[in-house]
Amino acid sequence: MALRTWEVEVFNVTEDIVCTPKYNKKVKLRADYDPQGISIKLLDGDDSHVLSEFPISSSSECCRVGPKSYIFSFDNEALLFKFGSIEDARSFTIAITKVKSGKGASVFSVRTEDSSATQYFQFYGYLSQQQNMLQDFVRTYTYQRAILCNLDDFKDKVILDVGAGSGILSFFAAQAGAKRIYAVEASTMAHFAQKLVDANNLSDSIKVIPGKIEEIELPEKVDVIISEPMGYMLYNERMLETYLHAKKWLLPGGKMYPSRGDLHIAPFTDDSLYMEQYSKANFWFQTCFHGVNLSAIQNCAVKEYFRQPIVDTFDIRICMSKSIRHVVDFSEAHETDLHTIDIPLEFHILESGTCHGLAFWFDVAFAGSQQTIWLSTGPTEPLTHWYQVRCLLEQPLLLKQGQVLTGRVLLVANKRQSYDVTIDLAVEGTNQSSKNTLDLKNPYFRYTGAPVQPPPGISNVSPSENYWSQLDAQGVRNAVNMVNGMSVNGLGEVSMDTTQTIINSNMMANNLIALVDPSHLSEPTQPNIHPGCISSTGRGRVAASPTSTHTAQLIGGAISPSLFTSPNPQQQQPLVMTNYPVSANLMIGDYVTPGNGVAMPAYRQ
Ligand SMILES: C[S@@+](CC[C@H](N)C(=O)[O-])C[C@H]1O[C@@H](n2cnc3c(N)ncnc32)[C@H](O)[C@@H]1O
Repeated sequence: MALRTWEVEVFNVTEDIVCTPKYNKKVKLRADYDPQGISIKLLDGDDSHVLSEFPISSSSECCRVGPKSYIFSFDNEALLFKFGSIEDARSFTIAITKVKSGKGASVFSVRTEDSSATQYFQFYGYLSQQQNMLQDFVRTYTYQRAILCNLDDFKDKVILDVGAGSGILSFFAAQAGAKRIYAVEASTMAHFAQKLVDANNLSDSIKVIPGKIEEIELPEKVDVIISEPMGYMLYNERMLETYLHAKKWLLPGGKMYPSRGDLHIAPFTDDSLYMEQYSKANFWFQTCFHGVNLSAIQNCAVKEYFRQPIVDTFDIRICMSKSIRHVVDFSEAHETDLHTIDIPLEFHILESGTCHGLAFWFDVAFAGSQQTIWLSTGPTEPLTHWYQVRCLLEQPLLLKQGQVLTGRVLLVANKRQSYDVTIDLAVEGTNQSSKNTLDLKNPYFRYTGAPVQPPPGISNVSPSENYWSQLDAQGVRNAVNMVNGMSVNGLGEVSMDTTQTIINSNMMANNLIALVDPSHLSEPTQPNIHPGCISSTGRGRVAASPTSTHTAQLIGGAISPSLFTSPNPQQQQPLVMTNYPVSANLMIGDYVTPGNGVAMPAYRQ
């Protein structure tokens, strides 16, 4: 995975320009890809021991000295490397000059601030963050299904996995019989992906390439590009541009997995969300906070809270009209199409009420040769780690059934790998309008695991009467008999809440692989789970506390059924925590502290 290795003598250079040997022997100098530039390692002759390591970026102080040497100045020392030949010194100089001058400036580095890229790839360098995505069962299983249900697209084909992370999609492509897979990953996760490839004996078919798609070279063009580049509201992270950029490596007629992305937008009503955001800013209304009058900036606080998109889930019935769909065809679109996205809106209002803003979710499709498979993050579907996103209006709009709400959503890409989102709405035939610009990089993560509430005022029958009649009907069902240890109700139905087998995620995944290779058929000894007791969507009958274990497991939709129970309570698997619990007040674009204490923004929860 090293870019290149040279043999050098290393000298310390004093202030008086006196050179003294640092190691008294020749050592190896190895240059590796690093998300910020190049990482230099000095190694003992047999490569087993790292003597010293330092990163080289565009701000490093260094230059060539004479035909065979190169000098680096650090805060506390200056090091001179003497190469064995002029040719070696020249090739090293070329590699360093590329980083220094930004000559290697790629589409990615031009559109991204250094600080944003550093934080971003640090985030994805954590195994815990990759685990979070892998454990989103809806996401991971749907990708596996999309690939294994379309064997014709993968068997004996050359594949490019864009942003491979742990390499999971490359492994799925290998399961589908791909001939060769290039797994390109820009974060340090590439090292772990390589370890997994080696340990799974797939190094002949999966080639891990550390680096950014915009900067690496491939030895050949590919038949299919696979990737999971979707962020919050589909576009956050600007990784879709990387995905589209990768098409420079796609053979004519090649396939994109996923092939299209649909952003859905609908006006919504939610008084409690609106009041919640507004009241937070009321803190600044205080005129005597420890003797200080804060009220001069209360309106700035309101603006700040309303600039935050809300990430959580909701009952679809808060939507006041059908959603509008904005489609991106990944086979046709160019990366520059995503720099400014202007979506015209026209909603026909189905229910009178107060419109507090626009709700967003997305679906992607894998249009394979054999089957089209959809992955949805919609509010009517099982929850995923993308949740849904809502953008509030500071000035809500009063809408009547039958009115037409028009306007636009304008997404303008920024150098922080995100978008400034402007929502602009007007009620046709009135002088009511409202506009707000939000910062998608700094959303407010509001999901607690609590079940979603239907909006008030939607009952057309007496809810109390309804409840008792349901209970009466239940009475028939609850005339319980026990048959062979299983409860059978008065209607002869077998209860799902027993310890009978149901489904297990690994079993499902293995049975999918067995389509290709029957030796993977799951043994009946797999641990079982109860689909009946806990909703795998995070919306079920779960305690609302964000610190409760169940909730912690469910948040994120991450929601691998195998985390749940095994048939024998004595042998229950330990409850594996995902990255949660999260505080209800956690801001994801801001800073969270992963287990190791490093503060960084969270791109996905
Ligand atoms: C959402 S994760 C998906 C990881 C993996 N494919 C999966 O499905 O679990 C996106 C990955 O793409 C990588 N990535 C983002 N931009 C990239 C770029 N320009 N070049 C290469 N990798 C990139 C990130 O470091 C991250 O590991």
